[in-house]
Amino acid sequence: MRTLIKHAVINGRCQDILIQDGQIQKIARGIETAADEEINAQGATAIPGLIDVHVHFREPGLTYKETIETGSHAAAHGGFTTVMTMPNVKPVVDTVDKVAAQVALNQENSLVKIAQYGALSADLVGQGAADLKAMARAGAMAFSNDGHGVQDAQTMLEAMRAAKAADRVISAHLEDDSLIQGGVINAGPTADRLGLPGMTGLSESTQLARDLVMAKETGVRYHVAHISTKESVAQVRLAKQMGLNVTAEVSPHHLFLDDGMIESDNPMFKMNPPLRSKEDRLTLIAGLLDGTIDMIATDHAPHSQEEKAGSMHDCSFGIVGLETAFPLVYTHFVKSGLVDLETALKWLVQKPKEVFGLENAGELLVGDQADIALLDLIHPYQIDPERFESKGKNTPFTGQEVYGKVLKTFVDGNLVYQAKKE
Ligand SMILES: NC(=O)N[C@@H](CC(=O)O)C(=O)O
Ligand SMILES: [Zn+2]
Ligand SMILES: [Zn+2]
Repeated sequence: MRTLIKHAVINGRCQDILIQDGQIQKIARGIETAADEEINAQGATAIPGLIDVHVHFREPGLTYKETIETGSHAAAHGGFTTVMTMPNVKPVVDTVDKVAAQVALNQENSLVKIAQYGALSADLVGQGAADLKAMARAGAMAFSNDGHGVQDAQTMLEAMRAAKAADRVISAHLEDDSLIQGGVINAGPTADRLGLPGMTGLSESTQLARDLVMAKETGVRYHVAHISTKESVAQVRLAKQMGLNVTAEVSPHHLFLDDGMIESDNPMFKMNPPLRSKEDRLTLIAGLLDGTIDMIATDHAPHSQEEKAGSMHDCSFGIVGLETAFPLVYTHFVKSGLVDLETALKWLVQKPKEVFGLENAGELLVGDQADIALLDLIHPYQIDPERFESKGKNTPFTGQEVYGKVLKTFVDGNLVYQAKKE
């Protein structure tokens, strides 16, 4: 099977892309050859398919929120061709059998490539590490108890030793339950004004401090999920200077929103970790720019309409991200002139691939798998959750004008998303 994409823009130059059996065979101007399929990109910008190392698809067990199929459609719509799915489904992916079953289920139902996380401990809360070595052999690409902090240091230590032996990354959701005190948003003037219980960043940064000491001791590849505070950024910076094997991801919402922007008691602004202060947010941006934070990951967390209704006091934590991430990053960081597109793609493709060892993901280079997104970077549009492929419509970005619309997405040379004609 040969596919020829004509008239795409790559790094500012007009190029054609020839795909043979799922791989990129040639990138050049004016390729003239017979192909089974020819696609005229009409000057759309071609980028490597994006990689999201932190998403929640809710199958099995919570499929009213999302299925692997709907989640993978959301990914394709967002320009993502590889995602890493968290194990907090029902039942939790915490044994070798469940990893094997989940990998098969992903394979059967997904349009995009999925790398699966296994849990660090039974049901995300058990004492003592799960059998990481066996789960890694069964196909777990990395490990995390995302949704819960590991409360017990001994459990984290055992998990780190096992992950080190299996040469897999641990992604840590940092949250010391004893410091949460029923908080639903960041402690501070906004929580006070809205009369909502607040939580400070100490629950994150204190657990990070504990983990970094043990990461040094064990030599594990340790990754901070959804980093949110300036204290955490400072610690990761220091750990890197000390030569630890530490990486971090930040979500678009922690980069582009802070608690000062929460006007009312609105469930769409509730997530874990919460939106922090403006000072935290600016420190996250600085950390991304200086390489302390390695990558951007969405923490795509779909919930039903009922679960995201009423007051922040009672609603679920989490927002969707796959279908807004690229346009938000492009609009706020690239279009604004802060960084070039290449730098944004370092955070959305190269670093995720490198840190998690996702060798199967293509980078738009000759010989790579043809994982490609075609973008309209010229025309603005408004974010409208009704247009999401995800079952989750829970986003705080509704109505925002953005650039960076995804027109087409290819996985291994197969067209998996195509924008509808306006
Ligand atoms: N981020 C969230 O607020 N929610 C996530 C869990 C998590 O990422 O901790 C979820 O699974 O819904
Ligand atoms: Zn989490
Ligand atoms: Zn998460």
